[in-house]
Amino acid sequence: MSPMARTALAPHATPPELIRNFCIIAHIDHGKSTLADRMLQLTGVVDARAMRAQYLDRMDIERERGITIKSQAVRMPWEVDGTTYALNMIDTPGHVDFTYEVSRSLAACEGAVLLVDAAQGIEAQTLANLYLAMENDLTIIPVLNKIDLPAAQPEKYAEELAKLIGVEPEDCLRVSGKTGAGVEPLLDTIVAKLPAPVGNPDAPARAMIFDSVYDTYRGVVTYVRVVDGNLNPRERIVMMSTKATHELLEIGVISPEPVPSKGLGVGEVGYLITGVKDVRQSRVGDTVTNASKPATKDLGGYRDPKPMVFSGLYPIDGSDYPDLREALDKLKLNDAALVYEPETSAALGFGFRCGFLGLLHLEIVRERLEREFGLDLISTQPNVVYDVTMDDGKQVHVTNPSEYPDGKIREVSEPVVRATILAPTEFVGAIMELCQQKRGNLRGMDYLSEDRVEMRYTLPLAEIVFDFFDQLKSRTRGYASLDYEPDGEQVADLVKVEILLQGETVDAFSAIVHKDKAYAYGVMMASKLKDLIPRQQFEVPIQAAIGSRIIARENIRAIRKDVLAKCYGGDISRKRKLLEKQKEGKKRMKMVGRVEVPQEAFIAALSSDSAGDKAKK
Ligand SMILES: Nc1nc2c(ncn2[C@@H]2O[C@H](COP(=O)(O)OP(=O)(O)OP(=O)(O)O)[C@@H](O)[C@H]2O)c(=O)[nH]1
Repeated sequence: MSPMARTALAPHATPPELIRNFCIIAHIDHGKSTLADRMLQLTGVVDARAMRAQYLDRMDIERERGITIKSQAVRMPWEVDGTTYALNMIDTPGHVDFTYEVSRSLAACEGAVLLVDAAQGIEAQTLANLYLAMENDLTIIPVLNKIDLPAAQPEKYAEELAKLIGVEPEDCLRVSGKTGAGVEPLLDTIVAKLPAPVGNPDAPARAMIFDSVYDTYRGVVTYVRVVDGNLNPRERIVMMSTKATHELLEIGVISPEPVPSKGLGVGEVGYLITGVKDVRQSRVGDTVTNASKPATKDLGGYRDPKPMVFSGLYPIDGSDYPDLREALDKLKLNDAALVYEPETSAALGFGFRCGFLGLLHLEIVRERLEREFGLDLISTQPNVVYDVTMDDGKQVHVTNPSEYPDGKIREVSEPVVRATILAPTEFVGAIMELCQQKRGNLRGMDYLSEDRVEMRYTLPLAEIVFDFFDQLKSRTRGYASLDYEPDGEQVADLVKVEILLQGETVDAFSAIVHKDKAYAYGVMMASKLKDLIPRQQFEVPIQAAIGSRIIARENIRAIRKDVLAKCYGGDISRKRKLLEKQKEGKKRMKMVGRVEVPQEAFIAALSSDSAGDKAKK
């Protein structure tokens, strides 16, 4: 059992029986990326000199935040009993916003290493990812990580884990991604236990696109997993959904940098370059086949992810609008969950209404657009999607508060999620109280062991996406974990709160909120704007309103110019005349004048606590 020299890795259509495709799934921070680092080192694909922590987290944002956003596929050679196997490892993100990435990775694998921190035990995303893997019929290898920690309790958690997946506690491997202990036996187990990929090598080629990225120099780089047949350099390929044909300029594997190969066969995972610059040609979920001998049936693709949170993205400099469009097109290639369409706002100009999987996703997309494409952006108050039924039966799908219809409304429905919370039993009371406040409905409760409980709730998505997780963490001293998935809609008592400056609605600040929270939102926004908008020559009322009813009001007082400054002593009637004139002028300004709201005020008001930092989990 030893690493192979890199030159020995000749990835020309390795026979499927020598391939093992697996991913590492775990709750956030349980150590996937660290374990992946050790595997890269042990298999010799990255030598000690080139090694850096979180090797596969290539984006700056990932490294700074210490989280994985994108899945990464790497091919590693591993020798067992004199035979060299090709292990394709896919490192996946742990955060609930990126479950979509995880599910695509799972579909490219036959097995999953389920990693559990031996000092923490099973958490909400451990369960969520395990269920996803089981839905995909993957073989699961249970592994306890961080056994080097003094607080590790591998015996206790091996029991829990074994009970969960129906194996014996001794079947749970014990490793430390930090020290490398137990990682070699884990690689051997992967070879021994995971099934080899199956496919028909003689059939027309069918390869599933599971990711793609835009490279400035090489154009679109497409990542595929071959299911049937072979793909070879220089041959022509067809994208089955668009029927577009291209010549394969380069084909290869990632190990851990791109290594060109002579072809990809059944079960292999690799990349394709066709020199195409048009990003729409390479759609995640599409099937690639040969042009000369095309397959007749595609592989079925992935379920499209449903955006959960919408927000407007606007360039701070209006002339950047075309650049923003291009940047979104390119980013979409690498982030299939992102959706967008143009919109205009009276206050912010031209921009895009974008849909995200959650607030962290929003934040990451915005940061990537700013960093990778050099744009300066404003994002508006995020909101979920509402379905409004009018009295006359007309249905309106609202992704932006400004689309909220006027007139008689019969009912409004909001999206709800099925949330799973795992926590020590002592916090049950605190969690119930929080969920109650957030309009939650308890669906069920199970004791995983005598000191750990799983609680299931139905909660409105709008209540959960903002600060719910922070509050949950603070009420449970950091011990609770949360996972959720969409669970349809429910009718709720919702209203639209508008913010008016000098009687004019400012669309960017409108929000749809629960009736009980409308007042708090109005007061919060009005007082925030009062501090942010500089005083003008005239008085500026800031109002929050539901329909025609004003629910909060603040005033920005006028700057009163001292018109009497030059008037020493003398006649009182002259002074009065001057003051009268000033009042007249102000009145006129009030009538005709427009409030000058500096751009910074918009940015500051919109980067409310609920968006920004709180999204980080
Ligand atoms: N002591 C100890 N610490 C570890 C071990 N493995 C990981 N860690 C630490 O745990 C933290 C999280 O590790 P990561 O590898 O980034 O976790 P992850 O699961 O990839 O996190 P996401 O990518 O954000 O989901 C880091 O601070 C690591 O240094 C281990 O075996 N022992």
